[in-house]
Amino acid sequence: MAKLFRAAIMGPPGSGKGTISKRIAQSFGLLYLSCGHYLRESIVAKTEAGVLVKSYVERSMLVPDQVITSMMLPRLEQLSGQSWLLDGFPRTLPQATALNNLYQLDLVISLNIPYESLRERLSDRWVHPGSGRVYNMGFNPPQVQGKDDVTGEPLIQHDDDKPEALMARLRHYKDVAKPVIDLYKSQGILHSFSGTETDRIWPYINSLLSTKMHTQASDACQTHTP
Ligand SMILES: Nc1nc2c(ncn2[C@@H]2O[C@H](COP(=O)(O)OP(=O)(O)O)[C@@H](O)[C@H]2O)c(=O)[nH]1
Ligand SMILES: Nc1ncnc2c1ncn2[C@@H]1O[C@H](COP(=O)(O)OP(=O)(O)O)[C@@H](O)[C@H]1O
Repeated sequence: MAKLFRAAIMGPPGSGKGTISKRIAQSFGLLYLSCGHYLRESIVAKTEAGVLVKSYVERSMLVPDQVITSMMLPRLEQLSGQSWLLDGFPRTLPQATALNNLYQLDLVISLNIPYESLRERLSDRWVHPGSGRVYNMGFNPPQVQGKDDVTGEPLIQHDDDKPEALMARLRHYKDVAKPVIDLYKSQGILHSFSGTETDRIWPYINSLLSTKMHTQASDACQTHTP
């Protein structure tokens, strides 16, 4: 039986977590779980949690850990037989600790992208709110300008992608990510990638995952061989 593979991807806003996660999900069959997408879903649904979440996201602040863990952990518990990739969770040390109490991650990818690239990318990021599909007018434009490729529905820009909000989000990211990165480094599962272009980083991530998932599958075979 194939062993389950559990991974997370970290990086500042606009670093390409969503773009790379989709490639990973497609190439390696991991289930993709985006924390930001679930948060936006709760905002649109105007649930009790969603109203609270909105008040933080629109001020470019991190949503309280308790709200995030009670949204993410039950989802993971429902997926007990599946391999997955987390995007945007865990983002703080308390979130990482709560996750660690339930699951040991096999691999964490950390993306280091220069600020100027982040700013350029985010000022041009358009999303389909229903599905979370992301476009960039230069890098991966929609087939019809302003419309989602699959549904034809209008694309929107997030208020928190505007430059003034971006600076605040980057500051928050750096402060809270460091202890999480240190934790995964100490567990020996952190892999960092630096660069300005997703297409140049992707082959390295692809090759890392091929090796890790292959090694893990053959370890599992050996474990199960009588
Ligand atoms: N110009 C350019 N844009 C990119 C590149 N990689 C991703 N993007 C775009 O940059 C924006 C941010 O990427 P996204 O995957 O949403 O980043 P996330 O915030 O870390 O999840 C999106 O509009 C992407 O389409 C790249 O290498 N070059
Ligand atoms: N794990 C998390 N903990 C706290 N807040 C979060 C978390 N994930 C997302 N958020 C909130 O949702 C917003 C959007 O998140 P996301 O879509 O992941 O965007 P980005 O990676 O571009 O910041 C964040 O700015 C933050 O306010």
